[in-house]
Amino acid sequence: MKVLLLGEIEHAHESWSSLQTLAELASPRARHRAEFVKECKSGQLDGALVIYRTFDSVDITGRFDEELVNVLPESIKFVCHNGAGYDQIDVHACTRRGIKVSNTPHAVNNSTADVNMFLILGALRRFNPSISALRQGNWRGHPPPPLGHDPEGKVLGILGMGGIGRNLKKKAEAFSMKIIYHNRKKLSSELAAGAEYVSFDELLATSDVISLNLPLNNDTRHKISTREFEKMKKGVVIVNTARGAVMDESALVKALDSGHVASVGLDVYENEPQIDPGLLANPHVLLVPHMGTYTVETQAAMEEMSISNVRCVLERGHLRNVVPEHCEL
Ligand SMILES: O=CC(=O)O
Repeated sequence: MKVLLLGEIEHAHESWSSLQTLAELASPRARHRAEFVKECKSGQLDGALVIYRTFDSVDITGRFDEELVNVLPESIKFVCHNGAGYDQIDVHACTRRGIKVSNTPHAVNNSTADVNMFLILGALRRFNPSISALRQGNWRGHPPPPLGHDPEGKVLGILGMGGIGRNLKKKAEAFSMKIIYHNRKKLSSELAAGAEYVSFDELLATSDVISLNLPLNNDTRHKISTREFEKMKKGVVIVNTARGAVMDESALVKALDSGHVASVGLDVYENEPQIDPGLLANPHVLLVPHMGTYTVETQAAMEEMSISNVRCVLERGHLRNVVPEHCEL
């Protein structure tokens, strides 16, 4: 039996090596997609049962889209993705090929919600223009920026109340924010823990701060665009630690330029690592380069979780956790 590693193990070296007693651990030679496709077709990777892949391995293979999924060796039955968001993988193409996919929910919740809170505070307090001015020797800037706002008493609308959304809720409550949320399904009262469920339109219309915490898929791409910005309060603050493409970036630039959106805090972008010049040029945009899970503890926990999925496949023939689309299969 073979396990195919796409990307690098950075932290959980012992756990990874311990798989050696169960299977051959192989890495492809390919350095880009065309080479990887060729290598798959050559039969050199045949016999591999499970793939462990990292977010950055997309630089080698490209997206796990239908084309790629269809050239994977016949023997591949499982893909263990090291990341919570799995929009790099066409899970429906995997379903058609009989391949099941795991991801790393839970492990990412704390660190991503921390960045989320950092962006909420930074954008509400409008720190960004002064941080830039200070480095240019201009103290707070000339003229100084508008006063910021306190989180206390503000309505935080969480769009997508999964693990990160619920973790954020707790953190935001410590800052005395009032939490409302919208989700595909209303949560049980135990999970909602006092957060008020509202319709999508009500969340847009009544939030002082909107946090995007929903996964990227065909239903959520550009979920927030011109029509949605128009429904928001003037002066709204928006933060996004989910995926850039859940928000239409060029519509966002316009909504910021018109002043309808007062400020934003972003960790994710539509075309990473490219950033829309309109966002770069606007001082009311606080930017972090996709660092939601960028901590030693979280990266290590994510690797351990992905490796434990590989181990479960090798020992028991199934994944420990599957993405929601594969739960019913
Ligand atoms: O972006 C990070 C993740 O999806 O885990």
